[in-house]
This record gives sequence, C-alpha cells and structure tokens, in this order.
Amino acid sequence: MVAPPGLSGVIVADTTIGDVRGEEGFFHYRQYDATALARERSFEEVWHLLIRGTLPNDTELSAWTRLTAEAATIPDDLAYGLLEVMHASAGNEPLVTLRTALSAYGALVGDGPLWDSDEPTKERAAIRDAAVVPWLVATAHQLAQGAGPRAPRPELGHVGNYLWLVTGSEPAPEHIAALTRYLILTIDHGFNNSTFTARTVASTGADLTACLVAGIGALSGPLHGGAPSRALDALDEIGTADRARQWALDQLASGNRVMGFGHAVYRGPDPRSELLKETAIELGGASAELAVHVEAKVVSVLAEAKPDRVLRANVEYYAGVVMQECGIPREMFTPTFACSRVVGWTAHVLEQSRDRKIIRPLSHYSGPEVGRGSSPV
Ligand SMILES: CC(=O)SCCNC(=O)CCNC(=O)[C@H](O)C(C)(C)COP(=O)(O)OP(=O)(O)OC[C@H]1O[C@@H](n2cnc3c(N)ncnc32)[C@H](O)[C@@H]1OP(=O)(O)O
Ligand SMILES: O=C([O-])CC(=O)C(=O)O
Repeated sequence: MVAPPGLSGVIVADTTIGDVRGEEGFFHYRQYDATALARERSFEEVWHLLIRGTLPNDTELSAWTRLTAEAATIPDDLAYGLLEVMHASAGNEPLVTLRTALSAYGALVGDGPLWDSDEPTKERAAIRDAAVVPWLVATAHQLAQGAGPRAPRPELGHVGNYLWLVTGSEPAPEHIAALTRYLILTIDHGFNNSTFTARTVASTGADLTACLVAGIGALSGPLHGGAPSRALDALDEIGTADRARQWALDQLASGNRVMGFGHAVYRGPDPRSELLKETAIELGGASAELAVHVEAKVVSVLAEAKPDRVLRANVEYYAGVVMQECGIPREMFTPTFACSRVVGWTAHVLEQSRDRKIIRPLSHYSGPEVGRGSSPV
C-alpha cells in the first residue's frame, strides 16, 4: 500500500484528545468545541482538560493553578546552569534558544525514558515542561536584548504572567483576554506536523523532553508555525489596501506561497482565523483594518490561481495582528505559539506512550536497481 504524498488523508492513530473536521470547518478538544472553549474558558482550565481529560471544578482548578504555577518556577539549584546555556545561545532566534534551553532543562532534571516511567511520573514531567516554556521563551528574548530574566508573577495567571514576562509592563485585561483566546485556539490541532513528530519520538519510548524538542523543531518551519511573522511582514510590504491584489499576483508569479493562507485539512474557513479576525477587529489598530482588506484580495487571487482548491486565511494570518496588538514583538510570534502547543504535545505524548507500538512506516526505494551482492567494484 502506498500512502499519498504528505500522508494526506491517512489516519495513523486513535486519539481521545481532539480532532479537526476539515470539511465542516470545525475542531474540538475532547468533547468540546474548541472555539467555544476559547471564548469562555481560561488557559488553565483547557490545559487541565487536555491533560486530565475533564474541565476542572473550582477545587480542581485551584489545585491545578497552584501546581502549574509552581512548576513554572525553575528550582534555584538548576537556574544557574540553565542560564549559562541560554546565554551561550542568546544570539539565535528565541525559538532556537527555547529548544536548546528546554533540552538543557530536561537534561538537568534528568528524567528517564517514557518507556520506563509510571503514569504519575510522566504527568509530572508533562506539566513541568509545559509550565516552564513561557519563562524560557521570554527569557530567551530578554537575553537576546542584552537584558536579564524577569521574575514570574503567578498572581497574573498563566497568560497574564507570560505577557508580563515578555513586555515588562502591567498587562491590560483586554490583552490578556485576546491572548488567552489565541493560546487556547492553538493548544492542539489533530495530527498536525509537530504533534505527529512529537508522537513519533514518543513511540520509541524516549524521554518526554526529547519529544517536545522534536515538536519545537517541526513548529519552526514557515509551512507550519513560522508563518505569522511572515504574514505581518507581508502586510508591511503591501502597505495600503489598493496594492494588495498586485502584490498577491506578484507572489504567485514568483512561485511564492502566501504566508498565512491555505491549510492541509480545512477545505473552507479555518474557524480559528474567524475568531482571531473578530478579536483583531475588537482590539482595533491599523493593522487589523489593513489585514481585513488584504485577506479579501488574497483570497480572490488564490481562487483565480487554484480554482479547484479553497485557499483561505489560516490561524497564522490574524495571529500576528493579535499578538502585535498585545505588545508581543514579531520574533516572539512562533515562540508564543510554542507556549500553547507544548500543552497539546504533552497530552499527545502521554497518550502515545500508553501504546507500546513503535511508529515505523516504509519507504519506496526509487534509486538505481540493486540486488544482493551489488558492490561498488
Ligand atoms: C499552524 C499552521 O501550521 S497553519 C499553516 C501555516 N503555514 C502557512 O500559512 C504557509 C502557507 N501555506 C502553505 O504553504 C500550505 O497551504 C500548507 C503548508 C499550509 C498546506 O499545504 P498543502 O496541504 O500541501 O496544501 P494544498 O494541498 O491545499 O495545496 C494545493 C495547491 O495550492 C497551493 N497553495 C497552498 N497554499 C498556498 C499559499 N498559501 N499560497 C499559494 N499557493 C498555495 C499549493 O502549492 C498547491 O498547488 P499545486 O496544486 O500547484 O501543487
Ligand atoms: O493542522 C495543521 O496541519 C496545521 C495547523 O493548523 C496547526 O497545527 O494548528
């Protein structure tokens, strides 16, 4: 059996974490509409849902909030070694420093392979790694600016604390609300490339941090998580709405993809893009207005160029506009995405680790003919 290119449309695992129904333009976490969760719930509640399988009641939420806030603090005896590594990587993009720092943190903590761990140990590692990523990301950014790390402010909640760590200012309630929506919308998304990557590593029984570092690597590419800053760069380049159509035509004529458009699974609107568009408009600002105009022009140019494919704005398009309005610098867009997706990766890694079957497909050899005994001489 030969799978289609990119494994498109192939089901490779069972999951109870969530799903994307591309034809319907719908996705869910566990048994809840993910966009409803993004409108109504806190990040901590959805995190609990992904890891423990249920939305928490008040008592569970208090305990979970305490647990995750404690896990977000690097123990003093490890902080020095970790900061040494991060300083050495500070000249890189924050996402590169994140993957380096998370790997170093995993090494300092010294978890064993998932294969040998019991469920409570695996869950502890999952919470710890996901909790610490926002601080690592924000500190990577601080070090790249030649500044020192900021002390976490857990009383602001997971999202408010992240905004504080990145911007150094008291976060506005509307920015916390907007970023919460974005972060909940991007926690998980079926078998996207980075999640599949993390699960593939998990299927070998490797340690949990190794799975997450692999996921970060996958997320860094422009076709996956690396698009929002490029989408915003494009808006800057376009400048005014009247230039959008020609700009899009030029992109296609040069063989370029328009970043923030198209999707591997959605065959109509991406529901995340619709909610983020609403959020961007609520936040106001010139970028949102321009983005709305440009979206319409780009969609019509793509429809002319690819009449047999519906290519719409994906989650990354308005993500950049929302993050910019919240005061997050452009080089921090993909690292901010990593802060939410790490929760999805950990849920998937825990699930995959319960299935003791290694993921190992086949390839079709298409080189010169060869047989037993073929040798270079
Ligand atoms: C969180 C996320 O990862 S969301 C995705 C973020 N990435 C981007 O925004 C990058 C731009 N978009 C893309 O590159 C693609 O749409 C992807 C990677 C998201 C999906 O890729 P695929 O599943 O291979 O796309 P799909 O099969 O729908 O492509 C169909 C055709 O449309 C073209 N196409 C798809 N997206 C775009 C785009 N944004 N700009 C121009 N052409 C496009 C493809 O090149 C393909 O053309 P072909 O038939 O001549 O080969
Ligand atoms: O599902 C995908 O292929 C890409 C995506 O939107 C995501 O990972 O959020």
